[in-house]
Amino acid sequence: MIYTVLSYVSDTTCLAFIIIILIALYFRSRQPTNLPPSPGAALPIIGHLYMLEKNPRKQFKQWSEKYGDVFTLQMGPQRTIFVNTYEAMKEAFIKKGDYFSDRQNDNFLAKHIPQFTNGVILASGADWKAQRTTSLAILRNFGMGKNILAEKITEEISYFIRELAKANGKPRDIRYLTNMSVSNVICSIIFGKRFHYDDPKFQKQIELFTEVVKTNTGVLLLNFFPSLYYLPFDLFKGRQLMKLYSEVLSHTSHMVEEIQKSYDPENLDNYIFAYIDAMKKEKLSGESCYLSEVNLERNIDSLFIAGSETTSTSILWCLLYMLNYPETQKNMYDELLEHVGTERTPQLADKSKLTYLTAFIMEVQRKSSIAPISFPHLCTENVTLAGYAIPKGTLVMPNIDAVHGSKEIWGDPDNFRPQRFLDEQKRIIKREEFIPFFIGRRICLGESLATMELFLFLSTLIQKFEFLPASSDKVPPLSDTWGLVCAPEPYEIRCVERTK
Ligand code: HEM
Repeated sequence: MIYTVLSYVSDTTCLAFIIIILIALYFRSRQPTNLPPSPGAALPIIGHLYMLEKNPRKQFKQWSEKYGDVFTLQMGPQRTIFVNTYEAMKEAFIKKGDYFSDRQNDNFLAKHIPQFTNGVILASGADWKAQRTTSLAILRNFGMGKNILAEKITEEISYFIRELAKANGKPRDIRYLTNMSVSNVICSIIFGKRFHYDDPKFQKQIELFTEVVKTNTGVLLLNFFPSLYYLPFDLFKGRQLMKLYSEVLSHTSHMVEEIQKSYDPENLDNYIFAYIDAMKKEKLSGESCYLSEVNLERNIDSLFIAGSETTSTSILWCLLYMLNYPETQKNMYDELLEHVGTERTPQLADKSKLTYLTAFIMEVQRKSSIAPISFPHLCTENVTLAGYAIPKGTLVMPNIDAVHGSKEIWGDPDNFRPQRFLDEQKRIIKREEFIPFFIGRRICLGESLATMELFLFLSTLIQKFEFLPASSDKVPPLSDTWGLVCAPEPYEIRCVERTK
């Protein structure tokens, strides 16, 4: 039979076939032998993709328990490693940070949207350093971690509370409203003003950025198989994402244009003015110019994408944990009554006293790990990690979820126990393995802002409202959705004013 088939195949085809096999064997033999282990056979073309569940979070955790420091998944043609232990993370992202801090800039999205590699989240090398240093300096100048910004946040919370009170304690899904309120904090930094919740431009912005986070997760497959983009009916949502991005580009550009009209070098009271000022100084200095209008606009997108959904999702998780563990809500309210009372709103200065509340937020961040595999990094040289060879071009996922769920570190990681962050004198215990904002050079740029926001939102909310499930016999479960940011499944909540 085989001879019959072969007789129909031309010599050229046979030769081509043999050459392909030889090339494959050649490349295989050139691969280092001590690559990190993988959880099963990588099939031709699709690699390990066939093994992944729709929500692979549990699988990633199980594989990290089985394989330790690092494991490999072949995502189609893209070799990807997961860094699972705190020690391996320190080795990769701190000790060998030179090789593990870039982003992948030649993937599907970058090819179709050239601006995709601009801005602090996605840029690499010297360009990224310039965007990061400038943005951080501006945020610090505006009081990130200090009282000036805390006042703006407190003002925003007062609008949020008024809006929540309108439901009169009836069940309501507050996801959209929370996102708006948190986005408004970033608006006040970037544009120097907040927006009314019913402002159509503001609503458009929230919709666009929420959609970007959602769709981005869905189209990851296109990064591994770019030709899927050309299939009919936009099966892999590539064209939908392109359209969305062009809307984001024109929306941001329009907003910047509007604000720029009132540029005043004597009064740099927003991110846009401060960046323009830094851009001018860079040009005058004659040094290499990384600060540009394109980068300004993409930095704005970065700050909205990285700073809104993450913080508002964390607030939603905190409320959901309160519904599931009502005694924690009571403890936090009692602590507030003791140290703040009901006559004034909580301030940053109260944080050193409200340690149970602080520990509660930390425990929610540990348990929910809203960015479970952080954000993809690129390995830029052939290096070793935890004794394994990591070839240049490997995609690197920091498995924050595995560190937050490690039995060796936490003892009983599956239990929800805010007390684990408190010592006997009820002082906060700082554990270096608590890494919701990641570690190393790419550590979250907005960590201080996010920590301030979570403290001020939660303390004020608990002071003003009692949070209850939609019906007392049906507490919404602590189940999550999968994505770059893992939010809880939608749920309704009753916000009952305490004064009533
Ligand atoms: C609870 C809220 C937040 C969490 C859990 C969080 C988490 C993270 C994590 C894990 C990363 C690292 C990604 C990596 O591996 O490269 C990151 C990066 C980043 N975050 Fe946050 N974040 C939060 C809030 C914010 C806020 C409020 C801002 C902005 C004002 C912000 C801005 C950024 C930026 C710009 C980056 C990219 C940094 C870079 O690539 O150099 N984040 N965040």
